[in-house]
Amino acid sequence: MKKFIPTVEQQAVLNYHDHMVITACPGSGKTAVVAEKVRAILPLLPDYKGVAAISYTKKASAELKRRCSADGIDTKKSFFGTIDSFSASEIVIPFLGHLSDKTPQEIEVKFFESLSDAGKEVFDDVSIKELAVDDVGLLLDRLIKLYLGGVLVMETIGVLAVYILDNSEACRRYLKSRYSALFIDEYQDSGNPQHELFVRFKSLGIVSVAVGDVDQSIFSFSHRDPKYIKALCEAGSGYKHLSLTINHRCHPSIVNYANRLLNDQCVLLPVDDIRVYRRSVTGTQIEAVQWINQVLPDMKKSFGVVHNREVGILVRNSNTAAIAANQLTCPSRLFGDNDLTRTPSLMSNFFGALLNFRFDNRITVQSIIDEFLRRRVKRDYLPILRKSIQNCRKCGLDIFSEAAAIAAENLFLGKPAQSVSNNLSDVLASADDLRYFEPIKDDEVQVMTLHKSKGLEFKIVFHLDLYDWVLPRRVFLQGNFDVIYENEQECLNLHYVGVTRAQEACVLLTSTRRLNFSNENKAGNPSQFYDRPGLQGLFQ
Ligand SMILES: Nc1ncnc2c1ncn2[C@@H]1O[C@H](COP(=O)(O)OP(=O)(O)OP(=O)(O)O)[C@@H](O)[C@H]1O
Repeated sequence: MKKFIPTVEQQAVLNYHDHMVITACPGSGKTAVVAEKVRAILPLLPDYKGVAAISYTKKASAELKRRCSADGIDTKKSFFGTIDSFSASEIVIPFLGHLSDKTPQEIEVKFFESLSDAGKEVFDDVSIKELAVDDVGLLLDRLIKLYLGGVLVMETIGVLAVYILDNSEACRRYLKSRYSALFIDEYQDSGNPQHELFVRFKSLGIVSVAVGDVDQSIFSFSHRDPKYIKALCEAGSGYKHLSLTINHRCHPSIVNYANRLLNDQCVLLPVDDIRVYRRSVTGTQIEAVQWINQVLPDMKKSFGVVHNREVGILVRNSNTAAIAANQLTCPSRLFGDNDLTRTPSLMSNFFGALLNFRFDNRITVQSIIDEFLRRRVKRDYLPILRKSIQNCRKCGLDIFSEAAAIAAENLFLGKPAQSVSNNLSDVLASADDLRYFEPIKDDEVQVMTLHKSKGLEFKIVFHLDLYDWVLPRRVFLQGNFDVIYENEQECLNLHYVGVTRAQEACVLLTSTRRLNFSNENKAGNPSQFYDRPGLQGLFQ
């Protein structure tokens, strides 16, 4: 990592200590700046107080926490995690009982999809994926009934958190006494409940900082919307708007190409060489990946890349990801999904964290406790808890399930649901699934979807799937031959995210044919994004 010496605009963010919204282009050092801000705040706080730092993924939060904790900064009283885990563990689980005068012994956080038929019927008259804060009034009695039966539905956590904040003085007092500041990253991918929660923190007097980039909004399919960050940026919103506009990550020729994707008139940076390449291979994605096998050693040499893990193969579709993982002749790591990640819940996340812990000696027992323990325990209980977590590293893999269940009972005071235990057993039975939880090895090329690549960086990026129909995705209408895109802007953002993951070189790779989801061999015409104005001369 390059040494962090703040630029003028980064320093302006560091110098401002009140509510703000930071719009930050790719590679502009927002993670670095947020970490510096947190590190400046924490030593000034009394020992019972911290900050809440919300990231979009667990991986991003682990990275932010690592940076904030460097040089002995104490982050114990701070929260690092996703908005769902914050809302569940800091607001809904501790305070929903206040609205019903009762608290169940055990709580399991479940996704709607994993509810029984009777559980699903509870939501018959609402769209569970699009719940807004105003829907809670209608649902409250039903949600409390489910809660008293030990179930919290993941999709309702955001709206419940806002409702509780509005209706529980105890919750407001707790948050005010516990947190001095709230940071939310990737704000362009906020949904309605997260935005409503964020604006309420300001009225609690908790310094609120939103960070994001409209041009990197790529999750509208899960009802996220850049309109919320745009609203914060408007004059009179009550949030100071500061910008980070310098991309420190990518070679200037990559910055030029990426910026021209969004604005064909933008001023270009001076460059000595062009590091964006367009290549087309005869054949399908299979031949395209075989071509990568051929060129990779020379490219690594040319761009001073020592380890394969500094190379990313980014794809739009999971079938291309599977082809890449199969065809690469060097070791690789496919960041796909498995039974634990496909049905996330507090317990699945905990089991995933125990597997990470097992395979990565750098992860400490304390970090697991910090992440998952959200209740007070007596001091003499801690050694028992620690030992049960430690055992998940020491035990044989054949008895990992039992060890994990004991750790879960010690931590949550409740047995894991059978469905989550079954998912863990399925993962343990598959060598490929298990590898997902091991730390990446130096010799492994990383293969993932463009969506999963957000926030990451690689020395060399191979960007695949740049085909007509695929990126931008087109809608097929029987008998209609017009070109209709599903969501052209968001597809463009996805392409922009992919290109801006590259530090030294970005290869845009197509082939004359393409295999679709059903493995049918189709024409592989290049993406319409190749024809955007302003790109001539910016690639070779
Ligand atoms: N002031 C700076 N001087 C030198 N390098 C910097 C500076 N700020 C950031 N960087 C480097 O730029 C790269 C991108 O920084 P960082 O990961 O914090 O960006 P980001 O804004 O979070 O990116 P993205 O939104 O694309 O995920 C990192 O390698 C970081 O070390």
